[in-house]
Amino acid sequence: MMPPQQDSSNITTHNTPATIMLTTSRMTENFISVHAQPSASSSTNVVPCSPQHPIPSQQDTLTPLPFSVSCQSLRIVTLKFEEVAYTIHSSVTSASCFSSHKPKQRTNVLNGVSGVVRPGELLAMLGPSGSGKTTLLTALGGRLTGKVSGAITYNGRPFSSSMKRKTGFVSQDDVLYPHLTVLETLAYAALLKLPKKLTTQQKIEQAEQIIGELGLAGCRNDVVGGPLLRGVSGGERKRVSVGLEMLVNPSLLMLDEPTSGLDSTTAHRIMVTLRSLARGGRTVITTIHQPSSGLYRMFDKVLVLSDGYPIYCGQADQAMDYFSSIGFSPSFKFVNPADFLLDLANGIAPDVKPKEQLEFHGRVDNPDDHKSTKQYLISSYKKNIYPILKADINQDLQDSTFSTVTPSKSRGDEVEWNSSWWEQFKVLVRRGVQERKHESYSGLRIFQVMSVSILSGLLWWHSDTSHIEDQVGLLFFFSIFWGFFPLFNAIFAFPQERPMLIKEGSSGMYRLSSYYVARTTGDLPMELVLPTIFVTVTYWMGGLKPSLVTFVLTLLIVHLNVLVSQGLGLALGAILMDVKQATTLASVTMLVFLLVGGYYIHHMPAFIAWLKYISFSHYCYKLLVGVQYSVNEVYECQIGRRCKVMDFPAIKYLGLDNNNRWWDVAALAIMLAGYRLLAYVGLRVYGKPH
Ligand SMILES: Nc1ncnc2c1ncn2[C@@H]1O[C@H](COP(=O)(O)OP(=O)(O)OP(=O)(O)O)[C@@H](O)[C@H]1O
Repeated sequence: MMPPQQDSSNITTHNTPATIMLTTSRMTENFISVHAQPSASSSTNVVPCSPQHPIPSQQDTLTPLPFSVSCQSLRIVTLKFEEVAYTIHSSVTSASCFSSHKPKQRTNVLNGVSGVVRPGELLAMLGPSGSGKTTLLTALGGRLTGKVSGAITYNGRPFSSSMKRKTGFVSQDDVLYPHLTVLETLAYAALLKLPKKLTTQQKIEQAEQIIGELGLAGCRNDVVGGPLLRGVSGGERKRVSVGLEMLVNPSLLMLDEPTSGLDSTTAHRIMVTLRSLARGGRTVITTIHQPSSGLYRMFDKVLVLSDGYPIYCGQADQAMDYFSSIGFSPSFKFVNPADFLLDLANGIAPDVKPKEQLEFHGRVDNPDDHKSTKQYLISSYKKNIYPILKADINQDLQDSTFSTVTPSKSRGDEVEWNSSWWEQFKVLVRRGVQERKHESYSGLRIFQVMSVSILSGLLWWHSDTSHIEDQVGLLFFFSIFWGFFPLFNAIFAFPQERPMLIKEGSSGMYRLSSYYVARTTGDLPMELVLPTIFVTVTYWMGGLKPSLVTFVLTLLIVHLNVLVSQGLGLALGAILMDVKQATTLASVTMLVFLLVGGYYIHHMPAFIAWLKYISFSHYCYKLLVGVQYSVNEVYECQIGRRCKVMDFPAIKYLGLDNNNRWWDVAALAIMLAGYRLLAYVGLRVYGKPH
């Protein structure tokens, strides 16, 4: 059965706004109680796997996409929000170019927005660009950082991590891994999101099912793509994003402009899907830009925002009657309601017929003045709609717990993960390797390392102790090259993945620690293969000590150096979360480490000489020299004259005579652990939305 669709023409303009709103509000409730059988306000409401195929209405010219995803009980959610307000403080440039003073400007992005969305309903938020739709959606999805005032409750309770898990959030920009195929994208998400009780096979079947149901079978093995990689079409990508959220059969589904950039047929198809999801007992909220009248008819409720103020919130098919009742009727009989509402939200009043002019001018000072039209609409909302909404919000007895708590994690709200730490780690490593194999194992990187190693090998061709300064230079080059290269590769890791981390972290998909360990160890094999190739080629071509033990020790020291410098890169990336800033800081740091490394300067002033103790290149260089030469080794310093290697200036400075190598290893090990810990803390703190 369809929800009772009331033909708006049946309601005459003699109806007061209050009667219109109340009538329609009850109608939707009747539908819910008859069709989904839930008690809309109980916090433990569960409906059995309900028939999720909506009966097509006359408006559904396309076959709706059926959903039988996760045939598990669906918890229903009634979302209520009252007087939601959000203010941002941004710096504005002072009027004077010479003034360094940047005053803080307060902008009210949302001002007292209220509403109720019940299971089975599809609410659309309409409004001009910048009116606050995304901000409100983000606040309702529990993803807005900063102070949101007002009350937002889910079945009468504040946002919790269990609610987080029941909420699907599709952002405006599709945050997807471009190199994964459609199937891989959904399968990895299924492995991470679906409950432990399902086997891997069942989880993958679930992903396959979604692919079929979303009409993605034709492109299941195509890469998703992105701005720099051609992949599936925009509409298919959007459906992948919706599919990712559908995997867990969310009770509350929020979508930010799911139809933008899509052709009208695809947009219609997506909206039919959303409506069918709502009819299955879910609560669906979407923002939308300029929907066609066909799309508009699919909405149960609309919320219209103008500069962050609500001007209408109620049944979609009653909006026109409401605005008529307050003096705004469209000039033409057939008008797209969405266009009409958007014009009003922009303060553009319809052309007024001569006989209505007198009355209209009585209400609005100057209909051509958009500001006064908006003000009139806002005050009409406060007078006519808000009292009804308030009554609706407070109507359910069980919702006496409706509190003024803004979304936050409630106390004692235990986080329950769908898979163990180890399972998450394994899936994340596999997914990471799959996504980055093109980058990590790229021929270009191998070519880069091979060419540098062969060139260095040729430049240092069979250098021996008779040219000790060259040999020592080669060892220092090892420490510097394998300080710079991994550092600059690692810097990109977290800033690039931040949007994905925020998206997946917000839906409680995995622990940050499993992500962190997977991200930092997944690429390790390649990170260690490259220096191995380099050292093998350069060591033997460069004529270093022909001893297998010394070669292996040299290789191990370079590997340790790589891990330390990679840790520093990860930490800089995680703390700054900005590639430009992080690369600038990294180049300054590496330059300092290079200068104080012990090869170039041997007489540093005491007040700055301590810098060498924080330079990992210094320890690496010291260790490399230490394993290459024995304490009593001599070289021909002049014709016929032999000198102790340990007396060569660039070695003497290192003080290897009575040096315990383990201290240098310990220093590198401490840096290795310290930088990685710092990177983890940085990710915890800065890997979230600002
Ligand atoms: N963190 C922020 N910093 C600065 N401005 C912000 C921030 N959050 C929101 N705004 C401002 O608040 C206003 C509303 O933004 P929002 O993205 O919610 O609008 P919107 O209606 O979704 O717009 P669009 O339809 O173009 O996506 C905009 O003017 C935006 O610049």
